[in-house]
Amino acid sequence: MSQSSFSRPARLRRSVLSVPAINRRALEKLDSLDCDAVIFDLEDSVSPEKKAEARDNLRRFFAASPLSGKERVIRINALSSNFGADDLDLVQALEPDAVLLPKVDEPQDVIDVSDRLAEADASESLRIWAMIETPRGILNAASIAEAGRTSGSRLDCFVVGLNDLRKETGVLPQPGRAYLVPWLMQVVLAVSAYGLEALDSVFNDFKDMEAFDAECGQGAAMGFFGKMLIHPSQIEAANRHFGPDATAIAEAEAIIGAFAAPNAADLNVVNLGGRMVERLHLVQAERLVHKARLIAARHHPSTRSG
Ligand SMILES: CC(C)(COP(=O)(O)OP(=O)(O)OC[C@H]1O[C@@H](n2cnc3c(N)ncnc32)[C@H](O)[C@@H]1OP(=O)(O)O)[C@@H](O)C(=O)NCCC(=O)NCCSC(=O)C[C@H](O)C(=O)O
Ligand SMILES: [Mg+2]
Repeated sequence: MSQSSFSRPARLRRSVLSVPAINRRALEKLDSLDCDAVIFDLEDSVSPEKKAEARDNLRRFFAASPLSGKERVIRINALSSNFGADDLDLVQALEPDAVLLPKVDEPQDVIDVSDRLAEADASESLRIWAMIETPRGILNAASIAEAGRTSGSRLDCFVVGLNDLRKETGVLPQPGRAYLVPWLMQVVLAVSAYGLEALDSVFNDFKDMEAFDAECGQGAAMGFFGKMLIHPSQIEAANRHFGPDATAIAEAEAIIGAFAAPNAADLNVVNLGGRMVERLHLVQAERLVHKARLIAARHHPSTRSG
């Protein structure tokens, strides 16, 4: 039976900000930022000489700041590197919401980490996220997503990494990402088939807000749940594009209202202002409204419902 990501509880991952764990000043800013989730990076943004110091920063940060309301994710170095094992020990000690694995090539990369977490009796709530950013990762996206079923079901989310993918393939950065779209859609298809979620890649030119805005719109249209970000200036546009707008909320409420009418109780399809609406649209509408409520509750905690 098919397992759709849309059957999972809605959660907010519109804006997922990466922060180098070595950068204490940036870590201090996180509490004041309106991003949905934070990735604490121990991998490519931290030099080999600074890995231990970066881990110390995270120990201090996690002890001092709960970052309430934001999902907390630690990106570790590959287990095959000199740093991966210490990073994973740190993850187990700090108990973030998820560990992000870089450069996942094949299902075994996820299974290895999942097995280690099980052996160490890590908290059941600790999720695994996977960076899909190598040619093999793209080719194996579906089998990696499927590995979530056989690896203790910790696998939760894919994050596309276009910097590494461009480096490995020679595809140039271009507006519209024409040559990359087929690979991006392969990732969206893979997560949709196995009930996971996918986040679009970072956009490096953090001063070019017009191009970033366009790329957020494209990512949302492609089915990504949100975007990995590198700079606070990118949060607003990501939240706007990956969250429902007023028109979408009004449409969803109209669909919910149409099926709630007494004469619709045994109908699977209704005419809504000249448009066919089926019960499958009701499921989408309820999910969208739930997401809108989560966003509203974020800004006005008194509107939070049980
Ligand atoms: C890109 C940056 C190095 C730019 O930093 P900076 O020069 O400090 O920028 P600003 O002066 O404009 O910063 C203004 C203030 O904002 C704070 N800041 C900046 N970035 C962040 C952040 N990410 N989180 C929190 N706060 C941030 C600065 O401290 C300034 O504060 P203040 O001094 O008080 O005014 C920098 O933005 C940066 O390091 N970004 C993240 C880099 C990163 O995480 N890289 C790894 C992820 S990228 C990736 O994964 C690629 C993927 O793997 C792939 O293959 O594609
Ligand atoms: Mg990368």
